[in-house]
Amino acid sequence: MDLKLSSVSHYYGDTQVLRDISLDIPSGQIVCIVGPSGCGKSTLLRMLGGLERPSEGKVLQLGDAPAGCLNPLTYIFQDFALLPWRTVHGNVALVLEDHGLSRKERDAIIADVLARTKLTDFADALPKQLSGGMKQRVAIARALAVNPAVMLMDEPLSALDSQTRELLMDDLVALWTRQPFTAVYVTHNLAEAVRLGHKIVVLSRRPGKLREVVELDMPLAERHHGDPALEAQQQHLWGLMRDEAAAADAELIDG
Ligand SMILES: Nc1ncnc2c1ncn2[C@@H]1O[C@H](COP(=O)(O)OP(=O)(O)OP(=O)(O)O)[C@@H](O)[C@H]1O
Repeated sequence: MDLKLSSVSHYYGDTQVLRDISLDIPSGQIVCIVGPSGCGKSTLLRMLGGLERPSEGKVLQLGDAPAGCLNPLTYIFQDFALLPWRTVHGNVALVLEDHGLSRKERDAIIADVLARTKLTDFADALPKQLSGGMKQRVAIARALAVNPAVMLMDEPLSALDSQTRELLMDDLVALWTRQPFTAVYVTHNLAEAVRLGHKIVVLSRRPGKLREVVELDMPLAERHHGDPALEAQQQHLWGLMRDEAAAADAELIDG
């Protein structure tokens, strides 16, 4: 299933937050969205997920969800959103309830996603026993369990320290390389965008408009921290964003 935004604009009251955004999210790709604070990145993600309707324009879902998909659009948040009283296994099991699956089918899915996220040995642990990076791996396992058409990721690594972020980026690349998934990935972090994005969408400051869409051809598995080609892309992105980010920052302070 592909997602498509067609001339999307959005207002909150009199304030326009998004202006005339048209964008394709092709199946099997990770599309990163970057832009200064308050430019409407999370709003755009909520529209893709159907949580909000745009004031103008359309959000289209084209084609069928993958076989065995229990929930076509699944979120992953910065704060993990795990239930503290449920184990790792129990947190993943939650999203498989009410789908008419047998216990055997449920357990097979849970075993698969825990193996893919390297959590098999932690199935019985509670969230409070886990590091931040492991908690986010549980959230990723939970998202994968429903075999979504598109994962909507809102700053998924920004609550983590830089080493953990690096490790989780490696994990996401390994997961995608073994079995490509489709994701829209909102981030402030340009290093994450150039490591994970097949396409990087740069928004201007509010009202967010499409500033540029950068396509990166280098296979994800070949992208490494400090790679000169990626650093150059990151510089290019920063060049696009610097003035906008400074202006957005000044606006927040004034406002
Ligand atoms: N439900 C709402 N009602 C009114 N205004 C809102 C609502 N949600 C967001 N906004 C405003 O819309 C603008 C865009 O918000 P949004 O969270 O989408 O931006 P963002 O780019 O994700 O921001 P950040 O980078 O700071 O997370 C901001 O000015 C925000 O205050």
